[in-house]
Amino acid sequence: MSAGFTGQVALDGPSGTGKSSVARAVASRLGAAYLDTGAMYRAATVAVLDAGVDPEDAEAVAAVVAAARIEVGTAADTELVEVDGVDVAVRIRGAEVTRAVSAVSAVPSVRRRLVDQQRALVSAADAVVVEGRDIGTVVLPDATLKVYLTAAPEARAQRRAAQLGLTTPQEIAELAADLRRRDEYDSSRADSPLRPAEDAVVVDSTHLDREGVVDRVVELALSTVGAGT
Ligand SMILES: Nc1ncnc2c1ncn2[C@@H]1O[C@H](COP(=O)(O)OP(=O)(O)O)[C@@H](O)[C@H]1O
Ligand SMILES: Nc1ccn([C@@H]2O[C@H](COP(=O)(O)OP(=O)(O)O)[C@@H](O)[C@H]2O)c(=O)n1
Repeated sequence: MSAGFTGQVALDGPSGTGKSSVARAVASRLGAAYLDTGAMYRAATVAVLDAGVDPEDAEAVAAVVAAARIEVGTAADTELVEVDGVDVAVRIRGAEVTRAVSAVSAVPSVRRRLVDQQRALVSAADAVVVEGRDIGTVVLPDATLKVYLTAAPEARAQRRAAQLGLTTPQEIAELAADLRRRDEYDSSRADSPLRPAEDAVVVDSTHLDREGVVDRVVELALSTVGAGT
């Protein structure tokens, strides 16, 4: 149902803070389109793995991604992710892709290509919620609202473990280590590192449930209506 919001909500933050689930719910509540930019970097990673290329070989990665057709949907209630016409929506969430995605997404030409595509998708919508790592800083520096989601590392690891059905202490420890590694990789890369935009509202979800975060972001988005921003 449309609530009168027009413009762009940029939702950034590290893994397991609730970006995807919150962004989808906010988009539904606002009657807005939804773009998961992480799914695009994950799809690019599928192309790299299928080509048998080392994800750390930036030149080879750039060539594979330049030639791949990556398509994502922008509806909040469905997940469409394709590489060269093949549905990869399930595969992109697998461990192999998760391990390799930060290296692929650190390659500048990969970012340029996907950022161009993201801006084109966004410009087709009157209202859109876009989630990722560099939306407020690079992709949409003039977004109507920028939110940076954070949560304590333990909470993030627990949430991700529950989502993936991991239960043993060893599995959870491995997952927490993987999150740390990816945070470090994403925050320290030269091109578009993960960080809050200066004008982002930081929302800490450690002690908020998902609905609490959704309410807060919707409230912030609606406060921009008629404010001339
Ligand atoms: N505030 C919250 N409290 C508890 N669990 C949450 C919260 N927000 C999201 N989750 C759950 O945590 C998991 C990871 O959320 P997700 O949206 O995939 O995060 P991200 O996109 O930031 O990696 C999901 O199972 C989701 O339902
Ligand atoms: N705008 C974005 C979105 C994702 N990414 C990269 O893609 C990876 C996967 O993003 P994601 O949003 O699917 O990750 P999760 O938070 O769901 O684990 C991140 O770890 C980043 O390396 C990026 O570089 N820039």
